[in-house]
Amino acid sequence: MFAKLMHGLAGSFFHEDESSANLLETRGVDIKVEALNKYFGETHVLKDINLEIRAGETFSIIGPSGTGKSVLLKHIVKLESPDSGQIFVDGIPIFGEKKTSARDYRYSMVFQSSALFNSLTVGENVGLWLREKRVCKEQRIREIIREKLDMVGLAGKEDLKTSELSGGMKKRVAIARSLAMNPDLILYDEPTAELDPVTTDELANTILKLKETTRNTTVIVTHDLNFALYISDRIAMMHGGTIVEVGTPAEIKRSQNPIVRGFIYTTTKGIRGE
Ligand SMILES: Nc1ncnc2c1ncn2[C@@H]1O[C@H](COP(=O)(O)OP(=O)(O)OP(=O)(O)O)[C@@H](O)[C@H]1O
Repeated sequence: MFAKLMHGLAGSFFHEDESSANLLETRGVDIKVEALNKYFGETHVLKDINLEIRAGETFSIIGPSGTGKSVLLKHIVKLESPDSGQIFVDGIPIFGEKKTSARDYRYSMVFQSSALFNSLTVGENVGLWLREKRVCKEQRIREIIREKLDMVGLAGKEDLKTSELSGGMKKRVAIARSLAMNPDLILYDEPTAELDPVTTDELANTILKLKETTRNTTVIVTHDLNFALYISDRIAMMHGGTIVEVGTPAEIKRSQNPIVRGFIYTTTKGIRGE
């Protein structure tokens, strides 16, 4: 677990030996959540969740605090296991009897806190997983670090100290680190928390731009409705441990579901008196 957290929770769904990772190939994976239930003691936190996330899409899970968004995300990366139900990655179940797959499915999570090592430089943080797993030669690792930093708008910043970066830059370094393993699935937990509106906007554009060059599936958990509406192909709204609506940003905005309308109203109230 600690090793996984060190790399921003990077791993493979079905392969233990990541040194054999094929870094050239990235393919979006589809995820199917089927009748998922989770209890913490007496509390029923996930209530019969059914959800399909399509290969290559940017999918956001929105909703108020405490509704189970993060718990659902943790199930997708196997940090939690369900009391009942299943999650399928490209049709293969991830819980229960150990399954093997000819293909390596890599995932990587970008944490709210960015979870970088302050004692390391930007480049060292980005290259951590590649060096530890020795997936390629040092010269190629340096090229990958440059390439990934370029993708998040931080070209030439590899020698900067991580401790000296702004919150927005740290977030972008954390994304570059996640991209280093060419994940088929990238997950973001509250990516805009603690960011100001301008930095949030830059981050949204970075994520959108990444989608032009990577084919991975992107799953985002956020309270930030505007951010989700701007960057997502589809959005699921969670409330009280259930999914109350799934749709495109336009469909979510037009939704007549009172819970969705209430969430939109409270987050976009406008100016009092106008
Ligand atoms: N390990 C745990 N043990 C006990 N209860 C937990 C655990 N993890 C989460 N919970 C509870 O599950 C519920 C859902 O939590 P979760 O973190 O998924 O909410 P969320 O929708 O992501 O909200 P937030 O945005 O505030 O994190 C909460 O009531 C929380 O207290």
